[in-house]
Amino acid sequence: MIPAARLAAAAELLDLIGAAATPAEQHIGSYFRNRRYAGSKDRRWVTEFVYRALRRQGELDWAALEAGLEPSPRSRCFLSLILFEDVAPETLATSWFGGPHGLAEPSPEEAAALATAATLDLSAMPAEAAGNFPIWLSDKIIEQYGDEAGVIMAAYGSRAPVTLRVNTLKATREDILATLQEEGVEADLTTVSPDGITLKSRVNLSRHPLLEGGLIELQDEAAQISARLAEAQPGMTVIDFCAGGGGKSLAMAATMAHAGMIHAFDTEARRMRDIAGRARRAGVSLIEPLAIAGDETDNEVFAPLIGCIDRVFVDAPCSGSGTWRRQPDQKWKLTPERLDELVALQADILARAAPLVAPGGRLIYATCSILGCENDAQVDAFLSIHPEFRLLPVRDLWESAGLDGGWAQDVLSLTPTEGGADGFFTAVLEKRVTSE
Ligand SMILES: C[S@@+](CC[C@H](N)C(=O)[O-])C[C@H]1O[C@@H](n2cnc3c(N)ncnc32)[C@H](O)[C@@H]1O
Repeated sequence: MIPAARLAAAAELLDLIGAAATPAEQHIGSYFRNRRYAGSKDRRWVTEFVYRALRRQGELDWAALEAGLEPSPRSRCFLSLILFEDVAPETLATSWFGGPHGLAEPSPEEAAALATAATLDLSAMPAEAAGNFPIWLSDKIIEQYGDEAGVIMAAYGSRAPVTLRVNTLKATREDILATLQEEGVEADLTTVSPDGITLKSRVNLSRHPLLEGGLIELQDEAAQISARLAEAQPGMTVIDFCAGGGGKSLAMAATMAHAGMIHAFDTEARRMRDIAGRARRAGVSLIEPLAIAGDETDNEVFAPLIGCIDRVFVDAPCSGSGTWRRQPDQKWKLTPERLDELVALQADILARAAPLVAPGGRLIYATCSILGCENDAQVDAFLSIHPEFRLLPVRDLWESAGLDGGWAQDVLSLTPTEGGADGFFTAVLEKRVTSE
């Protein structure tokens, strides 16, 4: 593809991504499936260009408005070239526009605005634009994190690492690291999770024998830490209440040394489609997936389990704000109304999950969010109406959960840092043996 066609593809994708809730990754996948003429270099260029425009949309839209342009996928494409690649506005037309597959050439007014954009003083950009978050969200983050907010928001400008969880039922982490290194893959052991390996070079592992053989799973280190904090042990009965594709179930099956039982529930059967195959590859047969309704009709399914479960893991549906380095489009799509709906849903799920926990058993509440309303506030609200539960400080569980490095707080509360794990939250609640 010539540069003008690549740029037009990026603009079309930004349009599609902005118009529908579907994640950017899916739009990009189906876009290229229908355009076989695009080679791997074209796909990589367009994908990286689109992701950068999504990550840095705040800066691009500020520049558009300053220069007198309406923010749009088209303006974001022009301005990415000018601001991030130092393309001179007068040379844009010679190689980046026109032709049968290119964007329409800039009008004289647009060309004048682009020339203005090239002269903007970027150091004058207000913090909310430079933070690349919608204003209502950056206000929330600043209110919650104070002086740290700028660093946290800036971390979303970088790429998230690719991290593997080694299936300790089948291999050791050291052996897998050695195998990867023999293949020329640069990788390191994760520093907190005892099961993880972070890749330092970009490799496509989707058809890798280690993955197909169930020796590894793709899982961020934060999710691995969270699953470990459940301290699911051999012989226990566990419920993974929001199981999705089974990432936490598989991680818990490993700490259970494949002895015991995991009920994997989810209201969306299609999300659980992969559990059987992943479990088979991992050599795990203790996971029983079951689609639930998410309302009182589940009572019949739950009845025999009430008060019997050692660990109930609630990996709740959430804003996903801890993972927005991977899905930068989602931060522009979340609305205050949707966030309120999610908070209500999380409270409802906790209320349904709580009765299942056995006396002395644990309810683990996790989100991949950095927002207090989905995390600490949710747990506080739960504890205020469920005196039969108490918070087990995460710092006291750290060592027995096999985690390295130590932790000083009551809950696990991670924000993304440059090159590090995703933002994640976990609180561990124990059901009292005798209720007062
Ligand atoms: C964060 S995802 C789970 C990810 C999964 N645990 C993993 O590790 O791969 C949240 C899941 O909650 C499910 N969900 C939404 N509403 C639910 C409800 N009322 N009860 C149970 N699951 C629900 C969603 O379908 C989604 O799969």
